[in-house]
Amino acid sequence: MIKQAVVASGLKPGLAVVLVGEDPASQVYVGAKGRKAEELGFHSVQHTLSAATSEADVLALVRALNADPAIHGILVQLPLPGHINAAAVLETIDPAKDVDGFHPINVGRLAIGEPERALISCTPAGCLLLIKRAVGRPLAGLDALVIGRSNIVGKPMAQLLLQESCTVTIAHSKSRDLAALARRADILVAAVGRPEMVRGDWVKEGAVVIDVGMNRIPAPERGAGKTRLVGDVAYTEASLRASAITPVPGGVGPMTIAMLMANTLTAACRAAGIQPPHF
Ligand SMILES: Nc1nc2c(c(=O)[nH]1)N[C@@H](CN(C=O)c1ccc(C(=O)N[C@@H](CCC(=O)O)C(=O)O)cc1)CN2
Repeated sequence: MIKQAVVASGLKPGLAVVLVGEDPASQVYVGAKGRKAEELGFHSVQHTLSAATSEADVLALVRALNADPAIHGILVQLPLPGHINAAAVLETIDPAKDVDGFHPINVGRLAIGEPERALISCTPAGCLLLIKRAVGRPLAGLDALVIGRSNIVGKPMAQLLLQESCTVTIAHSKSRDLAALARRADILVAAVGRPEMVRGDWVKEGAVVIDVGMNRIPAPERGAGKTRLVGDVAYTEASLRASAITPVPGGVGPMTIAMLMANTLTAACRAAGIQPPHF
């Protein structure tokens, strides 16, 4: 779908990914983003900086990328090393090139109900697409529960569902009777970072369940020291009641990368004065 849209646009979207440090998981994600960008025919560049790079040098690189007309999307992989102020880096990215949708201008545009002028955070944007596809009709009036209130997933997810006229509840670590809140939800998004916290009997019959969790837990059955990846939802139990449910791995994660590509194409279209495709 994105490939077709890229070809139809006649553009060569440019994506720059900045990785600071040697975090192994970040290296994997950045590699996957670069490969996907190349597969789609983007101009793809990766800047790999040592963990000791100063904040001033990271900011200088971001400013250079802001000024580069061949680059339409800039992504600084998180987490950054502790001595770098992530907010300062993210706020230095030109909002028009902020394909992660983390800049306060983009967050604000979503919050005031102008998503068409924003770049929207990739994970919640991908979740919304999956939800719309699963529900297959307007979401207006449906009860949605978002568990988790992070700036990257929980809050923008809630904003997007509100934009679709859902009745949205945001639950978090201090919420009371989470199970009861969940049992009312037609749409349940779990983004809390607690392995298999959402049990099968929390899920309303026919609900759409989106699992954003990515938790590595010990898996001694695979051998000493081995781990396996699980979500925030007990998948097997929950899938007995849900009408649709995303697996972990293979659900929201790959969708996040797809939405990053969609955002980069959107940014390139806007820069060229072309109407971006609607995904
Ligand atoms: N600048 C950003 N940093 C980070 C983001 C982000 O959206 N922007 N999100 C995460 C990491 N992330 C993308 O960067 C990401 C994480 C996981 C996956 C994914 O496809 N996961 C696989 C499983 C991989 C595994 O086995 O470990 C899956 O779910 O199938 C994609 C992207 C933090 N940083």
